[in-house]
Amino acid sequence: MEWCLKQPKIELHAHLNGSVRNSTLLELAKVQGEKGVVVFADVEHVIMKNDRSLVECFKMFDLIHVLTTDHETVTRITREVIEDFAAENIVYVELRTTPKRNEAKGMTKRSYMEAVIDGLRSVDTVDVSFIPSDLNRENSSRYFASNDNGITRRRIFVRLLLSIDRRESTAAAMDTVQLALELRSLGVVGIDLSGNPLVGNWDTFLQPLLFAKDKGLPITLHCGEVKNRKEEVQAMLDFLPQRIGHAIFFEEQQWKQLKQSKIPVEICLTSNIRTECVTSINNHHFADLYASKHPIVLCTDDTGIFSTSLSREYRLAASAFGLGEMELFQLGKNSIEYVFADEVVKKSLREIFDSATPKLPL
Ligand SMILES: CNc1ncnc2c1ncn2[C@@H]1O[C@H](COP(=O)(O)O)[C@@H](O)[C@H]1O
Ligand SMILES: [Zn+2]
Repeated sequence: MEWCLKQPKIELHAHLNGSVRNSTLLELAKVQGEKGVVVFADVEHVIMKNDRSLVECFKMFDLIHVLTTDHETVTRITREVIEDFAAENIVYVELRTTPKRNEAKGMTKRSYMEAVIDGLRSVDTVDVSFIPSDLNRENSSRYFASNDNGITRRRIFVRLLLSIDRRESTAAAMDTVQLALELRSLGVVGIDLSGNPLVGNWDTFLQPLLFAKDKGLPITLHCGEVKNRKEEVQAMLDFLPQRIGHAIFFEEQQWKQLKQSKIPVEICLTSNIRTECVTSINNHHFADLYASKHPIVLCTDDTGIFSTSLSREYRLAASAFGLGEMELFQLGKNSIEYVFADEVVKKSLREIFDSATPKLPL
């Protein structure tokens, strides 16, 4: 299934710190080990572990955050993640990350995001387009000066989503929404609510999310990732976000409501199976949503944490649900309609996909 790699693809659910290369994490752990911040021998086998429960995933995120917590490293991991995505023919990615404050490192939520944006600017294996189209003309020479020498390079469109972590307070969530509004001209297109689904309450985030909605910022919510959150799932569905991540533990009535709403669902097959939120690929709700033509997007969630890639997720969908090259191409192309970027980007994406349409066998 070489075509899974070759096809143009769109990634709409990828967490920056969950997508770091293992080799980079090991290198960072060595440095922090020498400084006595971590014990390298302990950390090494945690990094290399393959199967992680949901609880272990969140312990792993805490470890990753210890390793990536300075501006320079945030810039580096952003660059590497975008290079890895571009290398497997992802043509548009919405990369999400939680802006972090860290007084010891002189880091504010804003300076964290500036480090991420520096990472986008520092990619040199591919042409990164992250400035919104209406501003792109005047800014392109500034950001892409190296492209003016006549060499044409592949392009990846990158947009950013700012994540609110479920551990945060209402005030901290509001800071993130404010920051997202301030950074719209630098490619921030929306808000994500994520973090350990076993902690935090929807009520804490309602006011900042309503504010974001009021300001026209699209929102995607991690919804129904764990059992026994019936009321929260209901409140999230009633909120009418622009997209939903996972959508696993829904009651029958909520499932109906989701389908009627036509809210696109970001599907992360490997993530759901590794964390045992779905018992096996044969029981995955992808099949039901696909059969009922509900808007869905195949995504990775955390390529690093789950040792996966978007091509691998396409391959998995092809083999588990019997989809062929044309069907997966069409599924990928449909995602254009669910991106948070503007119409100009959507038009470019349509052209990219049209020119890559697989040839039907004669
Ligand atoms: C496995 N399923 C998941 N469910 C919920 N939240 C998740 C997640 N995977 C990742 N994150 C969220 O993304 C953060 C890491 O990236 P950033 O530091 O933001 O770049 C995690 O700390 C968590 O808040
Ligand atoms: Zn996620």
